[in-house]
Amino acid sequence: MTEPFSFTVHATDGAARTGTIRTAHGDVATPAFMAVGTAATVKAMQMRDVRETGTDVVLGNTYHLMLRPGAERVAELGGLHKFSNWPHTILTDSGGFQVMSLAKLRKVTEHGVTFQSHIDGSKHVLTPERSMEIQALLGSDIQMQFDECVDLPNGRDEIDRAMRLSLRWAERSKAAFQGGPGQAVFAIVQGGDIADLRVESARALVKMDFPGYAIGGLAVGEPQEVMARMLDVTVPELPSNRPRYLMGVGTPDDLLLSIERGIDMFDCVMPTRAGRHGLAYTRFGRINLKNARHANDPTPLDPESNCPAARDYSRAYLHHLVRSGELLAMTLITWANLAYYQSLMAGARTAIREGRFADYAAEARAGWARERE
Ligand SMILES: O=c1[nH]cnc2c(CCNCC3CCCCC3)c3[nH]c(NCc4cccs4)nc3cc12
Repeated sequence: MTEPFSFTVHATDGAARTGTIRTAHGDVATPAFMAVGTAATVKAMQMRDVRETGTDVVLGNTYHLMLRPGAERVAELGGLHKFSNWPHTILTDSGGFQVMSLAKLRKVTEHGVTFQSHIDGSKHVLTPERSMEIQALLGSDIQMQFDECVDLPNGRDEIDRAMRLSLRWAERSKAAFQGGPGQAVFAIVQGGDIADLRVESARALVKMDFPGYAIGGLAVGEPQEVMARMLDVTVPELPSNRPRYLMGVGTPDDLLLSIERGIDMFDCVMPTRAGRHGLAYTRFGRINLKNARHANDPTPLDPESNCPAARDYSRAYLHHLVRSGELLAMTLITWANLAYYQSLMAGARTAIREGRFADYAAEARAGWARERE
C-alpha cells in the first residue's frame, strides 16, 4: 500500500530548511534541484546518469507530451515512469506556461486556452480539467495546477486579472485532481512584482489547502532583487509544513538566495541548456569551453567532482569537442552541469543541518569569483 504524500522538515537555519518529500516513487531530499525532462528525456543524458548526479525528481512536460506522443499513448505504454525508464519521482507542469511561450494562435478564456501545435498546427484546448487529466495519464507524482503566468514588467490590471484567473483555475484543478496515495497537486502563487497581490494570492490558495505551493510568475525578466523581494513577502504566507517550489529558477546564485528565503524545490533549463551550448557551471563559476583559452588546458573541469564528465576529461578535450560540434560535448557538459547543481544542493542540505548555511553560501560565491580573476 503506497504511503500518503508527505513533507518532513529535518532542520532549519534561519528561513532555510532541509527536509524530505515522500511520493509514490520515492523520497526527495530538499532543497532539491529538479532536472528538466522535456520530451520524456533529460536532453543528451541517460536516466541512469541523471540519477548518478543525485537527482531525485525529473520534470515531465505536459505541453510537449500531449502533442507528441500523446498523453493517452503514454498511459497505454505504462505511464511516463515506465516510458522514460525513470522509476523515481516525476513532477509535471500543467502545460499552461509553455502554451503561452511555444504555441501559435493562443486564446485565453475563463474556460481555458485554445492553441495550435507548434509542431503541426493542429488545434488543441487546455483547461484545468484537461491538464489534470493529462498529468494523471502521464502518471505524475506531483501535478501542477493550471495557471496563467504574465511577463514582467507589466501593469497592475493585467497582473491582477491573471492572478485572479489563476485562483479560479486553482479551485478547478484541485477539484479535477484524481491522484492516489503518494500523489499531490500543487498550487501556484501569482501576483507578479506587486506585494499586496502576492499576499492575496498566497492567502487564497492556503485557504484551499494544497499539499504544496509553487511560486510562479517570477524569473520572467525581473531583476534578481525584485524576485528576492517577492519571496520575502510571499514565503511567510505559506505553511511551513508544506513544500515551496520556485518555478523556473535559476542560476547557482539564485538558488542560494532562494534557499536562504525558505524555498525547497527548483527547476531550471539553465544547466542542461547551457551544457548543450558549451557552457559549464562549476565551483569556480561559469566556464565557456568554446573560448580559445582552454585549447591547451590539460586540467579537468573539477578534479574533486564525483562526476566522470567533470573529473576524467581535460578542458582542452571538451574545448575540442565543442569547437568540432561533437555530440559528446553536449552529453559531457550537460552531465557536469547537472552534477554541479546537485552537489551545490547536497552541500546546502548539509550546511543547513549544521547551522552554517550563511557561511556555505559565502564560500560558494567566493569560489565563483576565483575563475573570473
Ligand atoms: O508562473 C509560472 N507558472 C508555471 N510555470 C512557470 C515556469 C515554468 C517552469 N518550468 C517548467 C518546465 C516543465 C518541463 C519542461 C521545461 C520547463 C517558469 N519558468 C520561469 N522562468 C524560467 C524561464 C524559462 C523560459 C522562459 S522564462 N518562470 C516561470 C513561471 C511559471
